Amino acid sequence: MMPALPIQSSATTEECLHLGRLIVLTGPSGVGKGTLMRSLLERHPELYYSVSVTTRSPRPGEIDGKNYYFISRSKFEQLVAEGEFLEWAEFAGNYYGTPREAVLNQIHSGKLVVLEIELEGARQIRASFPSALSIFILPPSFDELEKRIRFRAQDSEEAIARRLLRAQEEIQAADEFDIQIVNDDFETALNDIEMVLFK
Ligand SMILES: Nc1ncnc2c1ncn2[C@@H]1O[C@H](COP(=O)(O)OP(=O)(O)OP(=O)(O)O)[C@@H](O)[C@H]1O
Ligand SMILES: Nc1nc2c(ncn2[C@@H]2O[C@H](COP(=O)(O)O)[C@@H](O)[C@H]2O)c(=O)[nH]1
Repeated sequence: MMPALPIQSSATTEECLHLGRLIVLTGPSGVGKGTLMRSLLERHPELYYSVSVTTRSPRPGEIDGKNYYFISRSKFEQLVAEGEFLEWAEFAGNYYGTPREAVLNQIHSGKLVVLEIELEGARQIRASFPSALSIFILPPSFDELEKRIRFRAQDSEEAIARRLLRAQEEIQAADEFDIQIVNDDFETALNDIEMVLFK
């Protein structure tokens, strides 16, 4: 591993990436990104998972600082204005963003950093960090995606409709990303991701 160096003010964020590696996991809502991510972290605790900031209300069981940092819209807008996000987007009526400083510090110390984010944010990362590796997770079918969102039973009917509408657009963008993995059989998809990250 590279020695940990202080971040030089002259170093661009892209230059910092040479010390570590940035991985983007994206795909439509309900495809299983979060579930894959949790298993990946259990198997590989050396990975750094970036906890995002959101204006969405916590779901039952979600913990502030673990699943997300839950903040108000006005506070989020203030953080945007202050340049605190590496990327951010509005998704299904809420804001989501990746904290810049924490991620860059981890990359700089040589960690493999994984972001689990939606399409617009993933596009922003691809534009600002061309050396990031992007993985798009696809459902085996649209019907199965809908079943998974409903089975999760954590969104209102209106939120489910918004997410499914957005999912159609997101799936069409799969080819923009470096790797496409179908999450049909869970273990197979997890192994496929591991092959990409650790081969
Ligand atoms: N391979 C799979 N087969 C069947 N069900 C799965 C599979 N992978 C995940 N699921 C289930 O699908 C549901 C949605 O998964 P998850 O919440 O991880 O999706 P997500 O992509 O993170 O969604 P979001 O982007 O909205 O956070 C969960 O109930 C999860 O257990
Ligand atoms: N652009 C970003 N998207 C993010 C971030 N954190 C999560 N997400 C994505 O938002 C949707 C909805 O998430 P949910 O928890 O409300 O179901 C999903 O696709 C996440 O991957 C982020 O920091 N930036």
